[in-house]
Amino acid sequence: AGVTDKDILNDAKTTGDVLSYGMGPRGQRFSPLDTLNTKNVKKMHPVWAFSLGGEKQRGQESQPLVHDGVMFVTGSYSRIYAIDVKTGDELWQYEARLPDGIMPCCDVINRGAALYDDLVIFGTLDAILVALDQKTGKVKWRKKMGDYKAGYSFTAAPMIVKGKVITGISGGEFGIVGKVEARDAKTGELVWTRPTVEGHMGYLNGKENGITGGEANKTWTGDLWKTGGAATWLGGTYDPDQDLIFMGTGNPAPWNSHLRPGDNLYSSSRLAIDPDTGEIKWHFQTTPHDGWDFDGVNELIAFDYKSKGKTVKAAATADRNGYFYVLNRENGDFIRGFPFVSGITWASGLNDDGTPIYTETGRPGDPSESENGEKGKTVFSVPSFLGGKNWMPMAYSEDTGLFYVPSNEWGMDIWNEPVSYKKGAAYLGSGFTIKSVFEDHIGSLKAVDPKTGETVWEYKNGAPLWGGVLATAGNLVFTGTPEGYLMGFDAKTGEIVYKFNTGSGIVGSPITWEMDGEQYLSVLSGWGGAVPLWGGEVAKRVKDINQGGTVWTFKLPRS
Ligand SMILES: O=C(O)c1cc(C(=O)O)c2c(n1)C(=O)C(=O)c1cc(C(=O)O)[nH]c1-2
Ligand SMILES: [Ca+2]
Repeated sequence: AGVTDKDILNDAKTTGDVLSYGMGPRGQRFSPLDTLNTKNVKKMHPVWAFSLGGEKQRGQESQPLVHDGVMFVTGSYSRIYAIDVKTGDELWQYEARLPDGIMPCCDVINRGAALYDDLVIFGTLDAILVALDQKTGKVKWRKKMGDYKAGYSFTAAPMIVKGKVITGISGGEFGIVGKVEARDAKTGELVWTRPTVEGHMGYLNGKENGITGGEANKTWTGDLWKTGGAATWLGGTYDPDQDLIFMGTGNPAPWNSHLRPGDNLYSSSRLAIDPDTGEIKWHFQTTPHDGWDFDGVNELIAFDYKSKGKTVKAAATADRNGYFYVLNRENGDFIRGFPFVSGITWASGLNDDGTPIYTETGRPGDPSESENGEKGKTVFSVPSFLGGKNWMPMAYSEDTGLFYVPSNEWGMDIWNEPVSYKKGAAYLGSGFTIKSVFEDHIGSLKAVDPKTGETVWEYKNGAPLWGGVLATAGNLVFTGTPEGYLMGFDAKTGEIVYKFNTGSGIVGSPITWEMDGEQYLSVLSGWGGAVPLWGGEVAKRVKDINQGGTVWTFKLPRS
């Protein structure tokens, strides 16, 4: 049967399927399944593996979906596969034909698809949204989201909210203008557009809706708002309680912050958006006047907790800038924030309203103040621009009340250079070299208590962690490592309870579901993403990791 809005709203509770990226609209990535638990997980073994093939494919960042006996998996080079979940047999495969000039900043990647009615919907690297028939793989509609020649691309999983397919866009490193869009999921017809740089007009049903989201030059300088970035490149989550879409925005363009004095709204922010009109209901900017490419796209996850007998409607996010934020999701007010990585240099802490207290020496220098005007003062910054945490999603366990955060401890030398905007060219005005800060590890999976800021346990990993996390009612937490291991942990103590080598680095997000009374787990293996491209000496450390491209599916032996 076709996937309905109700099915998607219930996704986190229905254990027989996985219908959405995030395993439910809130994106908690928590499964109520407990067949698999800390006692029996050791016996879990692969039941099938499926090769994604293709020499052009690299970082397999996708999260699979499961519906009606079929698994839908996107491959990094704008491919999608329908697989029989029982056998691993291929049912159909679709390969988008990509033009030569695509400009993804951070590897050829795709994080997943969305399901609605009898359609499976995904975006391609040249910024086209494609809807296919779930049964046949035939294209039902195709829509252009942005001009790839101007640097627009697409890497995220689309999201379904109230019959609409909600998408962001990539391209912050090319001076595009970020936006959130809603289309009728059945036809692909555009319903609204909400640009994420202050000053740009929104559209509703083909007409300017009069909402500019602020004045053009209030938080920007000169014409820079016209090419201001703030790409919504990770997509979002949806909170049915407040009927709000939460969408993060990326770095202001260019990276060189001296060229654009001001807060540069709505870059490096979390936005709460009305799904019916595209109006921004509230915003919370984690890094005003971002000068480090910290972005602000990381997932904002709705959760409730009790405080003094009252239920707090909160939402949490682990930002690239190294701080973990707990917000009031009704209005965006700051509740608390704390560092989740060590040695942050660019800020000494957060003010009562959650804005950062900048350090004097944390921001790279202005090139116009250097002797020849060519290169500003270099500073060492922690975290690096790849972040205390990047796109790889954390999980929230309703049982333990903890967030499981795939974090990284690293820094960078960063400096600024002069730059001017040219359509379709990189627009950074910065250079950088990433460096590790600890001898023995970069990656760090942390169990974080959102009420106290305490790290309850930590697992240290040699290479940077770049895969998503899954938590289950079986007291288990799963993630993958670049070294190739699918790892299972005791959710309460952090004890390693499972380890399986998948043959290539894992940068995908694991899922779990149940079929014929048995609990299954699937994850993609296939090394890639931003680390091997931009990781400097850190990338050298991981240079021997072989590429791959396999969907692995596991379960317990039949008892
Ligand atoms: O500003 C942007 O538009 C943009 C897009 C993307 C992307 O679409 O993957 C990344 C980034 N920025 C980015 O800053 C970043 O660190 C990054 C890492 C990755 C990845 O998949 O490994 N993508 C991106
Ligand atoms: Ca970016």
